[in-house]
Amino acid sequence: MASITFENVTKRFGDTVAVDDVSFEIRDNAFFCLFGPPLSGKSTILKLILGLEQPDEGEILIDGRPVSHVNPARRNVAMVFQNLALFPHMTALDNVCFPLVERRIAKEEIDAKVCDVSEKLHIGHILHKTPAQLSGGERQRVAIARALVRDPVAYLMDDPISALDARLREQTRVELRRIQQELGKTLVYVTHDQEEAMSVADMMAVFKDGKICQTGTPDTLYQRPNSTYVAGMLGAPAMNVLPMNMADMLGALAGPNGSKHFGVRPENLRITKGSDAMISEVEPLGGSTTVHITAGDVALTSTMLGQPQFEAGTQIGLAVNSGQTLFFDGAGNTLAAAQ
Ligand SMILES: Nc1ncnc2c1ncn2[C@@H]1O[C@H](COP(=O)(O)OP(=O)(O)OP(=O)(O)O)[C@@H](O)[C@H]1O
Repeated sequence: MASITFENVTKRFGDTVAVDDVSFEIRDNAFFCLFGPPLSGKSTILKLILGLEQPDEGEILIDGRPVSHVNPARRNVAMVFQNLALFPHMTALDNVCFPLVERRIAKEEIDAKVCDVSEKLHIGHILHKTPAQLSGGERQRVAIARALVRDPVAYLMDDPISALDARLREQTRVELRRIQQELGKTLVYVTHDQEEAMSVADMMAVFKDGKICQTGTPDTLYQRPNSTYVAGMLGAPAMNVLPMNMADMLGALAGPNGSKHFGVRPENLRITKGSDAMISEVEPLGGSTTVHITAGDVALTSTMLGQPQFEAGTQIGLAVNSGQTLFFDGAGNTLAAAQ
């Protein structure tokens, strides 16, 4: 069990500032997601916690103790790497057992742990195969199993299920969430998939260019993003960010002084009778429908449950659900939400 704290940590690689004056606290037992686009510094944060990289500035604390000078083995955190790092000449079973054999754990205890983890991750039937004989998704689950058999203070996972197909990814993320709660251990989880982050995380941090833009629960970040960047990173389709001269047309309240744009989630944009806008495309998705709309040269999206009968080319009016508007200044920072 461990809390993990970053205090003004900076990490550079030559001219590249991979992690730029980052501070955050991960509480004990949290499922904490680092979420952001490629090259925004997420993997480097994990390597700093693991001890594979050293900060140039700042301090990292595990359970309140500075660890910058503690070697990786003594930090006792388990990592699932993006490239998985499985031993190619060993079977899946030997890969999973490896951290326990290395620690000279008794055979009966190893057998019990492997059996337990194999059941949780549904890999019992592939344990005799080598990594080359496994699919990408199977390899990922073996790598996760190898981390889970240990008894570390925290787990670090770098995009561990990205190679799985969509259905298996959904199942595995639900299992990972359940396993993390069962184990009662801190899990720091890197993903670039917003749906995955929002579905598993207790808390998440949104990254851009080595900096954290906002930290909070998935719900807070979705409902009260502090910028157009965070608003745009969470939610699919993305939030409509519109110029203030369209506020009247949509019946949105006037924003605070300095408002340059206002934001409306697609589920809060309603189609009404009128002729201000036009439906450009209708995307039926089974349980919901996404309607693509144009108003002058501005493109908008509206989502609704079910399969309402709309047709491309139809003239429409638009309205916003009351209290569901955010206002942004010229730099894209959130000013306030409409009451
Ligand atoms: N060992 C290294 N040597 C030089 N540059 C590095 C090294 N590791 C990372 N970087 C650079 O640091 C920046 C952050 O990389 P990092 O891998 O942490 O991002 P990321 O958000 O995890 O990306 P991805 O989602 O693609 O894995 C990038 O510009 C990357 O090229």
